[in-house]
Amino acid sequence: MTTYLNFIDGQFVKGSAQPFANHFPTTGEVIGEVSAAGRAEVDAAVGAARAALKGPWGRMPVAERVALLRKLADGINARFDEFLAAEIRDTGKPRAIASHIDIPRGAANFNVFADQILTASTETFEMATPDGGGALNYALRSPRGVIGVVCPWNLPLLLMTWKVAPALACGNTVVVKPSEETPATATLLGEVMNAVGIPPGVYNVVHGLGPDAAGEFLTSHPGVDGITFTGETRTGEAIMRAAARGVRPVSLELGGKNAGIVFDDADLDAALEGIGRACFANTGQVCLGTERVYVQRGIFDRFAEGLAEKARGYRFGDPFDPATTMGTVISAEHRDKVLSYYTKARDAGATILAGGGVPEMQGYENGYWVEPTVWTGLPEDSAVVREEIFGPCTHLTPFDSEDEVTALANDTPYGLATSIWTTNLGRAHRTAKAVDVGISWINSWFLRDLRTAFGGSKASGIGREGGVHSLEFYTELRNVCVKL
Ligand SMILES: NC(=O)c1ccc[n+]([C@@H]2O[C@H](COP(=O)([O-])OP(=O)(O)OC[C@H]3O[C@@H](n4cnc5c(N)ncnc54)[C@H](O)[C@@H]3O)[C@@H](O)[C@H]2O)c1
Ligand SMILES: O=C/C=C/C=C(\O)C(=O)O
Repeated sequence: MTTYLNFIDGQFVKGSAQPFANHFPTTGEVIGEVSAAGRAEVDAAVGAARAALKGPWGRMPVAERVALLRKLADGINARFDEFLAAEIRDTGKPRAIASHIDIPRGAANFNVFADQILTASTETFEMATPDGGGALNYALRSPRGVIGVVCPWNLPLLLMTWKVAPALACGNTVVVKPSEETPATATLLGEVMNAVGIPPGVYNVVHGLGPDAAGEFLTSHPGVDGITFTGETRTGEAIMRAAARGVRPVSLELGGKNAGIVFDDADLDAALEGIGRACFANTGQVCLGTERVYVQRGIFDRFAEGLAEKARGYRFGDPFDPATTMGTVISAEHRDKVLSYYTKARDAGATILAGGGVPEMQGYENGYWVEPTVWTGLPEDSAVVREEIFGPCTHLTPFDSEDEVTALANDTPYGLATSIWTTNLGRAHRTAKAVDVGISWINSWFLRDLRTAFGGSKASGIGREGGVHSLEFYTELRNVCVKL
């Protein structure tokens, strides 16, 4: 049994709130206990972060900060197997995913923002003045201050360092509230912070639940200067309300109901491979995944059968076994939520092309399994087609024309991502522009260049992260006007 402690001012400390159990999703067993932070520990963490801003971290030259960020990336990679095992135990995700995506990206984020901050420039404007002279405007960037970082459970280390790395690169200090489901890698990162010499108080971790617990204590804390959050849209609304007090800025990466679009001229095998991953990877728990796929009528039946075959082709099992390709979902509660949509689909008369239930898992009967599932035949206004399920499931709808499919794709409150498959160049670009999302992939999915803008429109979020865009949130821009 592991006990996950809070990490405050460089020390691992017990929390004063009610501790809670940490489960291994593959078996349902309790494998650890999370020591939850109360208001006192959140106060201490925010206070430590404030003190660190005023201490050596706040005065450190960029080159030194950058060297420390690179050491953090190296430090994670040096303990790769420990991070990998911790992430797998928390999430039940297959080693094949965690070793290729979560941990390498978790480390790489520090290098990416080390590069970014070294090359970031600011604007200058020269102007004429009425007295015939001139003036020079130049911009300075300063750290925003103490950043509250509230994280989800689906890609725990990756999504946390995607925020912590740019925050530290810009000279801020952070208090992280990991998801209550996945406390391990954020805690382990505390050890790496100490080992590489990040000053105490720069990176703090407080564990606990959201409402009326560590999450809310952090987001409503007046000592926090900005809040960055990834998670559900409803939680984003609550966090925005908390941030309104004191007029603190928020960066929000929220939910989605992303459309996949497959035209009849697409490379069918490639589309099936890409959309298959978009529907089922990480047991469907990727915010960018496609839970609605629109397929042009001429290829509908062939595509539907091909996707159903992909859904049936996964191998469930021990996530530590390299041959396992499908893990559980995160929790019993989330399994029940996903299965409630499986029931709704059946009750609404969906045609179930694959899955639709729970696999038989001898030896893992108490794990949180659900079958990859493909439906068709539901109306666009059904709950299954409109609401984010966040499971390994998708609904297929046929379409006839380009205009029709963009209207269908846009008929949602969300606007995170889309994945478009076609060999017609003009159609590809037109559709990418017409679908109202932050991220359009053409003939690909989840292909990430970390310098690009990442984020959602409409109810999928506010702001963009990635490359220079992260600087907008993690720094305050000051214009200096000099009369010459
Ligand atoms: N847009 C993106 O980049 C992106 C990426 C990953 C996941 N997501 C979304 O995240 C969701 C899945 O993650 P989740 O279930 O962990 O999300 P969630 O909103 O339930 O929880 C996220 C975090 O917020 C905390 N929290 C909950 N209520 C809070 C409150 N009132 N105040 C402060 N903190 C609070 C939780 O404890 C957790 O740490 C899905 O909707 C998915 O689409 C979005
Ligand atoms: O589940 C959401 C996945 C988000 C991915 C990223 O934020 C990223 O790749 O930077």
